[in-house]
Amino acid sequence: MEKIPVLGLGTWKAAPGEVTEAVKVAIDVGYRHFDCAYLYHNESEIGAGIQSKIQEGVVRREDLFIVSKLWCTSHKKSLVRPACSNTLKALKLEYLDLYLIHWPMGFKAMEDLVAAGLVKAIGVSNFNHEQLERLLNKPNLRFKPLTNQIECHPYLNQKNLISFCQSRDVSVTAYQPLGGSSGGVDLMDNPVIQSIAQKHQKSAAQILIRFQIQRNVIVIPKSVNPKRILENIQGGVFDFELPEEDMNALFSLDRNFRLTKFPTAKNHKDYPFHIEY
Ligand SMILES: NC(=O)C1=CN([C@@H]2O[C@H](COP(=O)(O)OP(=O)(O)OC[C@H]3O[C@@H](n4cnc5c(N)ncnc54)[C@H](OP(=O)(O)O)[C@@H]3O)[C@@H](O)[C@H]2O)C=CC1
Ligand SMILES: O=C1CO[C@H](CO)[C@@H](O)[C@@H]1O
Repeated sequence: MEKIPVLGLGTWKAAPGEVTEAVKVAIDVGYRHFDCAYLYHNESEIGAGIQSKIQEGVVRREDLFIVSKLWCTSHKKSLVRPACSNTLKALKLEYLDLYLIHWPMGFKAMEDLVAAGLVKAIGVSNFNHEQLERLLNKPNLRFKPLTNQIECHPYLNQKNLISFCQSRDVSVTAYQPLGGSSGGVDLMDNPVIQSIAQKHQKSAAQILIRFQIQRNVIVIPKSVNPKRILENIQGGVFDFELPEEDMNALFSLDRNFRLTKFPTAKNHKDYPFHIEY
């Protein structure tokens, strides 16, 4: 599967004891895209859920779009393939559909993974527009990044970075679309979002998901709760339209509020958040 399905299941903080079941429920209710990472320490349990649904015959491997991410300690060229192999082993897969550099730096060794058939596509995460531009302008670029996965929700709507990416034909994937989990922000209680939700008889989460889909942004809400896993894919996130006035009201909530700042890396030369976008 080459195109990234517009809605995926996030898995950060999905506890190893819960995530196998969550993945199984998600596949049953129609999720085909799963957002994973070495950093999340649950790839093995996610793999168990995927494997079980493949064995049951509910899905085939080629129906799924599995994403993982290379962590910062493995950027050195010689460490990239072992890191990818470890992730594949944990997920019990022969290939990934997409492998992202979790945070900026290094790309050449990622291209080799595509050539070796270990991953179908590569992409980036947390890249600012200058970093992405630099990458796209590399003279010998063999494989273009398929997506830039970035934090995105109404308090950080990323208008400029999204239009930059889309103008360069790089898709955007929105992480923390619901405002993140514990330690996140109570976006779903915002009165503007609540009133839009009430008007359309949707939940606040469905409004936040629809907001991204309507901007042609891929969205990966995380849940391990069966009711919420279903809520996030059904209830009209695909078949209703937010009118322009509601989209504008959601855009007006922007306050440049970033949840994921990775402060320990802020003095790194490639720290992405020192420029506006
Ligand atoms: N590339 C990167 O650097 C990053 C990538 N990510 C990716 O993005 C994904 C999504 O971001 P994440 O930080 O998880 O935050 P989200 O914005 O997806 O919010 C997840 C939280 O919302 C709750 N929730 C889910 N659905 C609903 C609902 N319908 N109603 C009410 N509450 C709900 C979840 O709880 P419950 O599970 O109990 O339902 C959880 O506490 C991550 O899981 C990860 O895969 C995240 C951060 C950084
Ligand atoms: O995906 C992620 C989950 O959270 C981590 C800790 O804040 C982030 O660094 C990372 O980008």
